[in-house]
Order: sequence, then structure tokens, then C-alpha cells
Amino acid sequence: MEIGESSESPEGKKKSKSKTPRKPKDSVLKQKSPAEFFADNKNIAGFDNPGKCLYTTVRELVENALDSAESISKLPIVEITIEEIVRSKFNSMIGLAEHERVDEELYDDFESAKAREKRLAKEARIQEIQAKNANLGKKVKEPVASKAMRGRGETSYYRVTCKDNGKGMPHDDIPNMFGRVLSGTKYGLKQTRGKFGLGAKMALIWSKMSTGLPIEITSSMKGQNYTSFCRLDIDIHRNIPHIHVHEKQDKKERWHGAEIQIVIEGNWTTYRSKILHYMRQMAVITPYAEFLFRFLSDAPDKNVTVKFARRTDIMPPVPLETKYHPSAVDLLLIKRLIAETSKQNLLQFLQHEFVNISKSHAERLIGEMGPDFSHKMLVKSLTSQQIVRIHQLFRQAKFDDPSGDCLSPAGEYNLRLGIIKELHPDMVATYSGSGFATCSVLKYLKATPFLSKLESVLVEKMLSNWNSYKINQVQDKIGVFVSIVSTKIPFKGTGKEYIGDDISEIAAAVKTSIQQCCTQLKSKILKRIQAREQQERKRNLSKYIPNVTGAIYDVLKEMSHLHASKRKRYANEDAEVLNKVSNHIITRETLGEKLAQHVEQVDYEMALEYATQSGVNEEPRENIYIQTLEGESKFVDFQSPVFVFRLFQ
Ligand SMILES: Nc1ncnc2c1ncn2[C@@H]1O[C@H](COP(=O)(O)OP(=O)(O)OP(=O)(O)O)[C@@H](O)[C@H]1O
Repeated sequence: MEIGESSESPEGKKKSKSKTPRKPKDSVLKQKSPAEFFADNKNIAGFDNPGKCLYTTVRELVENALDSAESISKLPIVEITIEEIVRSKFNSMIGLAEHERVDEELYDDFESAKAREKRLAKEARIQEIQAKNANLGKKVKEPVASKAMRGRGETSYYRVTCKDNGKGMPHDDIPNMFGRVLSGTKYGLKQTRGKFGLGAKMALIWSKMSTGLPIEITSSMKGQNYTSFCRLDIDIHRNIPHIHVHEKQDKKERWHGAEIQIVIEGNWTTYRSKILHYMRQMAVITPYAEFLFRFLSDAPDKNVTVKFARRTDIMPPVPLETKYHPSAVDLLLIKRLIAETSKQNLLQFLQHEFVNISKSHAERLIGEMGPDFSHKMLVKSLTSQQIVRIHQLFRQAKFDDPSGDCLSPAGEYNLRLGIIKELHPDMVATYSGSGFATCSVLKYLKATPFLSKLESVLVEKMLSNWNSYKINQVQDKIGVFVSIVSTKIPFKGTGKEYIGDDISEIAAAVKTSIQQCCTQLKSKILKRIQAREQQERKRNLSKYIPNVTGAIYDVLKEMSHLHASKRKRYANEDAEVLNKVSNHIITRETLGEKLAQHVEQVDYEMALEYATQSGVNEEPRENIYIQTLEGESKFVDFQSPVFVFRLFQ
């Protein structure tokens, strides 16, 4: 029942029966809890339809798992299982008797015999057109499923389980972490995938909306001799956890981490490729993690098991908590910092609660604030007007840019490695920018399918100028990976799917990164074209040798006849050559051989010249194969931005 309706008095109900006009519903004052708000607007968190809900649930759980393992510098091992539960099985799970349809026409997917005939004919026509298009190499669109095709059982139930080897959670915090919307441990100024304190709760809200089943959390932390188990759902109206079980159990294995299990409605058929694509992208961007993905169903041919093995144990360092930059704070934030600070006076407050304010800088700033301010004044005694003055000065004063030291970018080495291992591209270029620690990677594929169209509006806009970089947009398959790290990424929604292009600093950093990658690619592509031309030149010249030899020999033979019969006299070297032709010392074959030798010689000289001009350091090349790291070994690593040498003891 909605808040507001409950306050209606019995008389109110009577009155409405007696046709007195009721106050329009939308003018009745109501309140919503955050949980209700997100349940009503789940699309803004990426929970649009059952298929998308399955996808986003996987994403949220996987990203929590990675955050957790990385927070303790543990190489992540993430196991994610989606188990299909057909409707009948689901019903028996919740104790609902199976129901056979009685009145077929009542159902949305009902189809008369005539309609079925029409549909099948239409589908056959579409298939024919698609087959033709596929033969012509045209892009084939996914057919839109008709109601009847979508029909019974397509939307199904799924048990999603995600297990990690991360930090685990304190026993007492688990209910709030999973049962209270907008609660989390990642609100600080620190780079993490999670930010809003929402993802896991959204999965639970969706499970409550679609299956009514609770979430189950098993967790254990390092040093705990028990395992926490919690089964809970969420009281949507009050936004508080509704705990079914919360207990400490005997620890059976030496494990720390978390295992989250949830049963939701979803659609594997339509979101299968998106989920697998996501897993692959995660494997690219985090090659130091191991992912085991499983889809299990009653139909064994539908089952999927993919293991993305770890390819490196070099993890980006744990990001550090940082402080606010004075240019980026608002009034509210300054007030909060004042309320929370442990510092006594204004000087200490400015110096310790913000980045880029040294002691001498703080002194100068206080001097600039005016006669009302002094170094020693108690920060908690500042009036509202004085806080406004500080805010105004922060806005107008010049401060150095934040250093970015607190960030931990994936790094060129990791991105390059991830891309090479998962996508086997023809060429890769990487670039890492400072400032926003933006690292962008561009892969240039010929043989592998187009795998990554970055869905960010920001990058879409920049992909218009490939030709000037010798990249053929029609023939070449191009992929772009951009990794942006920050303590706060300006996503357009809580689903974290898009970044706006309106933040000029980020837009500029991404653009520069892509341009840098393109420039690198251009020089690689040009070198390859030159190398190809060089190979072809030799092949082209050699191709003409038989014809040229034939023509020259015929002319020489004719001349030697004239010379021998004295009809025409040649002298000196010419006569010598013609005599050799008459005496079969110069033949068609010897001429051919000499020409071939000449082509070889010219080609060698040109190749030498090419190598001198382009720098021999590019050649020769060797492929290096990177093996999976399983088991423990003793070794020493030597790294560069693009490779690492591992020396075993
Ligand atoms: N696998 C896990 N291991 C350890 N802690 C976890 C795990 N999953 C969730 N948590 C804890 O629960 C909190 C809430 O998670 P939730 O997914 O709701 O939000 P978030 O990750 O903080 O932010 P966002 O909504 O942006 O993803 C997290 O901040 C974290 O402290």
C-alpha cells in the first residue's frame, strides 16, 4: 500500500462513494524510501527488462568481487554461475502447484491455426532474404521474435551465484550492505568500481519483484574462524534489511571471500552474447584475474563453460584514499568537512583536509579571506557567512591540478596483454595519458570479428577520422578500449553505462589518447605497406623475366644471323656478344639467369636502403607466447610498458 493511501479515513472512503470529486491523486503528498524509488525506476540502474536485469546482476556481482579482491591486493579468482530454472522447477521450488492451461485463448502467446500459418510463411521469407544477404556478405539483423516465438518459458528464472577470494565482509555489516539501498563502503575519495552503494541491492529488489526470493550471502574474512551466512530480503517501504537468517557457521575450508546467490527472472536467450561479451571484456581489462563462467541448464547443449585464465600476476597497486581538491568543493561539502574534521584551527583544517594546500599556502589564503579570519580561529566556530567566503575564495583562487597519485590505472602493459590474449589482434597500439590517468588502447583487427564498440557517447563522436591514419573503416576491423580511472567517474546513470561528453577535460584526454594510438598505428601500417610493396616489386619484376628474356634473345639471334652472313657488320663488344650468341654461349636460359640475378641484386640494394631509412630496430621480430600462470613459481620480473621478462631461479 502506498504511503498517503493509508492515511485515508473511513469517512473519506464513504465520501468517495457518494460521488464527491476526489482530490486528484498526483496532488496528494507522498514520500518514498530510496528503495521504493529505485524499485519504481529500476531502469536508471540498468535493470530495464528481464534480460538486461540478468546482465546487470552479473555485472554488479562480478565488479563487487573484483573490488573486494583488489582491495586486499589479492589476485582475483571469480566464479560466476548462472543456473537456469525452468518455470515448472521454479514453481516446485517455491511450492506452487504446476498449472496446465485450460483456456488457451486467454494467453498472450495464443495463436490461431491461421495466424500460425501466416507467421511461418513470413518467417520463411525473412530467412530467405537473410540467407541471400549473408551470401552477399551483408550484415544480418537479428530477427525480432514474434509473440508466439517469445512464448512459453522463454523468460525464465535463473540462480546467479558469484564467488570470490576477496576480503569478505564483517558479520554485523552484511544485512545493511545488502538490504539497505544507498549503503556501502566505497563512498570515500578512492578509485573503486562501485560507488553508489546500490548495485547488489538492485539485484535483490529485482529478485523481490520477479521471484519473491531472498538473497543469500556467505562470507568469511581473513583470521575469522567462522563463516557468516545471511539470508535476507529488503523492506522496500522502510529501506531496511528484512533478515531471515543471520548466523555464524563453522568454517569448513581455508577460504576468505564472499559468495552471493540470488534467484531472479531473466532471459538468457536474448542476453547470452552480451553477458559473454562482458566477461571477455573483463578478462581483457583485468588479465591478472581468473574468471570461471558457467551457464547450466537442463538442456546440456545449451550449457556454457568458459575459463578466462590469468595471464599475469602483475596487479595495479591498491588505489589510495585521497582528500578533496579545494576547487572541487561546494558549500555543503565544506560544512561536512568542518563537522567531521579532527583539526582545531583554520590553518590546520586548510592544510590537512585538502590536497594541494601547503602550510605557507594556507597562511596566504587566510590572509586573503579578510580581517575576520585568523590562523588560530577555531574551525568549528566559523559562521555561515565565513564559510561562504572560504568557498568563494576556493572558487577564484588558483590551485595546482590534483596529482593522480592516488589512482591506479590498469596500465598499458595489462591492457595490451589482455587484448592480445583474448582478441589476437593484428596490431595493437596503446597510450597512457596523465592528469586523468586515462589510458586508451586501440586494436586493429583483420581476422577477428569486431568485438568492442565502446558504448560511450564520448568515444563514438571521435571515431570519424580514421582515413587520415591509413585505417580503412570498411575493410579493417577496429576496436577501441578506453580505461578511465578516477575517484569519481561522471556516469550518466547509476547503471554506469555511459559517460557524458560534456566534461571537456575527460573528452580532451580521451581524444588525445585515441589520436596517439592512431598515430602509432599509422606508422605501423605504413611500414607494413612499404614492406608489402617491396615484396611485390621483386615478384612483379620476376614475373616479366621470361617474356623480356624471350624478346631480347629473339632480337640478338636475328642480329647474330645478320652479322654471320655479313649482311650487317657489328664491331668490338657488339660483335663479341653476337658471336657468343651464334656459338650458344649466350642462350635464352643464360639470359634469363642473368636477369634474375640482376633483379635479386636491385631488390637487395633497395631493401638495404629501406631498412636504413626506416630504422632496422623494428626488424627482425619474433612472436612471444605468454603462458598461463598456474601453480606457484619462483621468479623475477623485468617489466617495460609493453613487455615483461620473467627469469626463473
Ligand atoms: N563480494 C563482495 N565482497 C566484499 N564486500 C562486498 C561484496 N559485495 C558487496 N560488498 C559490500 O557491500 C557494499 C554494497 O555493495 P553494492 O553493490 O550495493 O554497492 P557498491 O559496490 O558500494 O556501489 P555500486 O552501487 O556503485 O556498485 C559494498 O560497498 C561492499 O562493501
